[in-house]
Amino acid sequence: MRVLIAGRTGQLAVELMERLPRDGHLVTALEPPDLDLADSAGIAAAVEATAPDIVVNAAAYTAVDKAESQRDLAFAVNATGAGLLAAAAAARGLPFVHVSTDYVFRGDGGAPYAEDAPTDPAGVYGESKLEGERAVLAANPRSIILRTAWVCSPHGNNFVKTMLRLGAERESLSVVDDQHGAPTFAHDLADAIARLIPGLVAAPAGSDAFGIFHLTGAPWTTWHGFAAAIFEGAAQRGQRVPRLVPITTAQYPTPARRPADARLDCGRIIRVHGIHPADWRRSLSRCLAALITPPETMS
Ligand SMILES: NC(=O)C1=CN([C@@H]2O[C@H](COP(=O)(O)OP(=O)(O)OC[C@H]3O[C@@H](n4cnc5c(N)ncnc54)[C@H](OP(=O)(O)O)[C@@H]3O)[C@@H](O)[C@H]2O)C=CC1
Ligand SMILES: Cc1cn([C@H]2C[C@H](O)[C@@H](COP(=O)(O)OP(=O)(O)O[C@H]3O[C@@H](C)C(=O)[C@@H](O)[C@H]3O)O2)c(=O)[nH]c1=O
Ligand SMILES: [Mg+2]
Repeated sequence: MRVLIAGRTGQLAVELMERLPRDGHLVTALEPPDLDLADSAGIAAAVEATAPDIVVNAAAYTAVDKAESQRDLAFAVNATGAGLLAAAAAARGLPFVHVSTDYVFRGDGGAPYAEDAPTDPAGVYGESKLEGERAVLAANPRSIILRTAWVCSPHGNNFVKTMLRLGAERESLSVVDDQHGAPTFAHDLADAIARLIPGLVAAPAGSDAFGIFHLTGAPWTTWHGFAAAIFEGAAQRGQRVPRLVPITTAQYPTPARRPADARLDCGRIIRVHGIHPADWRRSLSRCLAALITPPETMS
């Protein structure tokens, strides 16, 4: 099948470009200027020109803090652009895969969020992603929305790479221990999308296959717990690691407010699609192996 991916250099796009050809798919991955989600004029033309069997949106405005002062751009990409891409797919009768975030939730529910739990984002990024979910579902009834969280990979910007960089520079590192969630490796997300594609292409509008699903890694942790696992793995690979200090959100002020507990209940994707959360600790090992060059062995 021919798969059009919006995005080329982002974490998920890179993993999809690596994964989908292994299932025999022909992949076209486009980034600006060839496909710019903030430029409504060119979106439908890019889909027409590629003539795909399915469209996957792996592009987004993901700078959570910067979004607080770039509201218009965040909404142009994450809401308007996502909706137009979904509409362009619908106009050709194509299914649409869209990715959203745990940040659509406020994070004060005290229990994992089900797929139909009420949303209430605390920041502009989450608001723009929620608006994007609505635009996508309104534009294309054959859309699947995968809400995920804490995405990491050897590529692009993410928490694993930030921790390794800061850890190499500092004696001690303070990380919030009161925000709960689950890391998700882009590789595992790409694998899930690869497994979904044949069923989505075959499924008619109205099928259970479409709609909102949650998919993160497992088990749940905090950012501090995740950092501890990163440094444990880094130390095993011979890296000098910092002293890690647990702190509260109040001790780490940021422009955007993050949800305290946006754990996502992934029950629906297990029931409908038979896809289970991957153990992020295994995926972290792979990621660290890719990021940390082993020291030369003496002979
Ligand atoms: N990263 C995370 O922790 C999480 C991500 N998600 C969602 O998962 C999806 C994939 O995220 P991820 O791969 O991590 O994101 P990245 O930030 O790694 O990649 C996003 C890509 O989108 C591109 N992009 C930005 N603006 C535009 C535009 N106007 N038109 C076309 N492309 C654009 C970026 O290009 P450039 O770099 O040049 O700006 C980048 O290549 C997104 O929908 C995101 O919201 C959900 C939960 C967590
Ligand atoms: C760098 C650093 C961060 N932190 C905190 C800040 C924040 O609460 C948490 C994570 O920081 P980050 O800035 O990497 O995370 P953030 O950019 O908020 O990550 C989010 O990105 C978007 C795109 C999503 O969709 C979310 O699922 C989530 O992955 O760790 C520390 O406590 N100490 C530190 O040294
Ligand atoms: Mg970030």
